[in-house]
Amino acid sequence: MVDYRKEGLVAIFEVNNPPVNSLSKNVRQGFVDGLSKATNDPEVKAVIIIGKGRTFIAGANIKDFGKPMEELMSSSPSLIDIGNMLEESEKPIICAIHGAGLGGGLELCLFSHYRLAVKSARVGFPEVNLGILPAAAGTQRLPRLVDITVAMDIISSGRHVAAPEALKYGILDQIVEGDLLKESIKFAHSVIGKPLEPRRLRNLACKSILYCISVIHQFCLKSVRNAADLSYEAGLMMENTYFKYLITGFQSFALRYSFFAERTARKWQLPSGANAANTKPLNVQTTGIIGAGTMGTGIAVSLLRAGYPVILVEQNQEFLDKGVDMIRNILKDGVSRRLMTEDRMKQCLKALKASVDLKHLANVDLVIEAVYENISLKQEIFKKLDYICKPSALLCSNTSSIDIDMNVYGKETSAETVATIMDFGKKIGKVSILVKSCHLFVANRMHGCFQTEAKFILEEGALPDEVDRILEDFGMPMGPFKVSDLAGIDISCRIQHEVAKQHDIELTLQTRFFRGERYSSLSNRLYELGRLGRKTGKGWYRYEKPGGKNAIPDNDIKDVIRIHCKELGIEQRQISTQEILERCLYSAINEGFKIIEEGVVDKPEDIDVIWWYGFGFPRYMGGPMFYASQTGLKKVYDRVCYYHKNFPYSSHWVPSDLLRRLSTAPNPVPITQWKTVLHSKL
Ligand SMILES: CC(C)(COP(=O)(O)OP(=O)(O)OC[C@H]1O[C@@H](n2cnc3c(N)ncnc32)[C@H](O)[C@@H]1OP(=O)(O)O)[C@@H](O)C(=O)NCCC(=O)NCCSC(=O)C[C@@H](O)CCCCCCCCCCCCC(=O)O
Ligand SMILES: NC(=O)c1ccc[n+]([C@@H]2O[C@H](COP(=O)([O-])OP(=O)(O)OC[C@H]3O[C@@H](n4cnc5c(N)ncnc54)[C@H](O)[C@@H]3O)[C@@H](O)[C@H]2O)c1
Repeated sequence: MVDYRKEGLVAIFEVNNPPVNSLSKNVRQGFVDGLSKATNDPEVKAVIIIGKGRTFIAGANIKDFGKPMEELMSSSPSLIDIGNMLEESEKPIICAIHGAGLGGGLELCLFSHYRLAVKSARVGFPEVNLGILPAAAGTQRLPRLVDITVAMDIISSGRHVAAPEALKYGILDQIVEGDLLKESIKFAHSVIGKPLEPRRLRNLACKSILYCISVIHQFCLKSVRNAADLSYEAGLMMENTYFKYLITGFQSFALRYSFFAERTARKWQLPSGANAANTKPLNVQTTGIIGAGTMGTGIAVSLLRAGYPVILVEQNQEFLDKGVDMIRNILKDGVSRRLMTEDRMKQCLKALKASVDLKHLANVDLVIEAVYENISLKQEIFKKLDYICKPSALLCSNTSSIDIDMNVYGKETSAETVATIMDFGKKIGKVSILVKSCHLFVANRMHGCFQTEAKFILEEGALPDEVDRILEDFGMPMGPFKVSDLAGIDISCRIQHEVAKQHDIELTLQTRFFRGERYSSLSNRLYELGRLGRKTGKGWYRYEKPGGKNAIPDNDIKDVIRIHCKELGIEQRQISTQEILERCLYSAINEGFKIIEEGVVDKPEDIDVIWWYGFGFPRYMGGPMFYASQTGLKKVYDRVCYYHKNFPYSSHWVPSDLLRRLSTAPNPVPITQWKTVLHSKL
């Protein structure tokens, strides 16, 4: 809907389509109706377009893009129709932007004659994040308004451009202080009667393109280049052709799923009925961190950057100094990469207090424990915190594998605590996903299957760089062995030994089974050889120096694997790309179905979001659960059964019952409805 009203000489179109004023059909029709009224009213001399509520216009309604192509293309009036009407209007059209003017929202602005915004507003073309391009003339108009390299950057990065930067480029005509509508009305009066021809972007020529030919390779860039090479009409036609091609492709489909999955995942709920909408978070103002190792220092930097004061506690002065140095270096690096100013860095360091005494945490609102992965050490620390911290303090743990029910959403966790932690995560720039406690939690439990299979595959004949290449070709940013070298082989070995200790078992290089499960001691072998990964310059790969970043395939590792397999009597063979991919991905996916079945996560989208942020799973593949849904659950289930038959000593191949039931459904069950099958007779 578009609410129409008049203030003197000015007609005001207030877009009113909560929550974000997307350009649904009724909004587009509202523009046509409003324009007809304004054009036919002799009293009206100018038009202001403004958004009601939290934002200007967030673009086309993304849900529309799921419709069949014919329906989509014939949906009238189109954005381009409206845009043309705005541009041709003989009365000046002024867009008044607050919140966000994105995608189709910005395209409407580019058809209008003037653009004003409040300082906090953002504009941009995030279409690439949905696997499409701005196809309501965005690629043709922006390069007529701004330098072509700027247009290419904005269109191909999808980034939100803050109003002051947009003003600098000329996308905005003015930043408004004070009341946006009042100031826009004043502005409208100042332009009434001025010639509109120079304000019509279609008439402007695109700036020179010679120096950026080498980067024109993707559709967005091709389309922007058309703005320079072709007439406006021909460029527009090509833009529409690219759009039709992209919108029907898998990547755009997966990216649109990802957009909504991320928003669905934020909406946590508890069996009690408490949820994100009805539970108020507590106000966290002060924080403490115990342990200044890899995780503790990283967390400290996130909290400091978000503006929280931090008290950092270590076991002794030497470790504390090392931790503070590490934090200082990370922040300095941020300054040299222009992610923060020198002043901001100084403020952050001022907000950091360091201590070797837990008692300094007496008054903090929230404590994050990040000491070694050792259950008795963690228990001892929490016992002390119970006495030291104030009763309302939130006690949080950063553990990879220890099942401490109270530290994630567990039996004793209150809704208020959940709300506070979810909110806190957002405030420190993280994406928080609510999961119940289970062994290894969701990320490590699923990724563990993936990593374990990758190691078994090495024992059976493949090499680390071969497995990594196949998974990187699939879209993972780093293969499992590069990840292992980066994290440190000692870390996973220590975790394995800690888990074994909890069961009174000692792991040796000869161990082939652990609690009835196939086990690979290959990484322990590397550990004993001092090949701990990047930090020692050798791991699954070799590096140019300890701490180096270039992973170089290493012949020595072939010998390590060969000796390992000979000693343990493991036969080696040729393994196909398909098998490598399936064993890594399907083992994790099967575990994902068990995680949903057990109610550890509320919905499959939660798992997909965890994989993008936790492991860099490509968003354009949608996430492992979405990937499974697109591969076909029958196919996934059959292959899981096949591997279960071949590898009976790996429980991660025991087929999930939910997967079995979904795979036998007469019609594919959409991912958003998998949960309903849990309680059905299927
Ligand atoms: C705007 C935001 C920055 C706000 O963030 P915030 O954190 O405040 O809120 P949320 O992200 O939680 O969002 C709240 C709520 O709103 C839903 N939502 C947000 N944006 C959209 C949207 N564009 N469409 C539908 N729904 C939206 C969101 O899902 C939440 O609801 P939920 O129930 O899930 O909680 C932030 O929201 C944001 O970044 N939004 C996305 C911005 C974006 O990506 N915009 C680009 C959209 S694509 C586009 O505009 C394409 C254009 O170039 C036009 C192309 C025309 C093609 C012509 C070819 C024929 C097609 C014909 C179809 C229609 C006719 C026509 O348009 O011509
Ligand atoms: N490294 C990772 O990628 C990763 C990822 C997720 C979770 N985790 C988990 O986070 C935790 C920390 O891991 P990390 O990699 O930072 O370990 P780390 O070995 O780098 O750091 C642990 C720090 O805790 C300190 N410490 C030990 N006992 C202490 C005590 N009594 N009081 C104060 N400080 C003490 C140590 O001196 C050390 O600096 C572990 O439980 C780990 O499983 C690690």
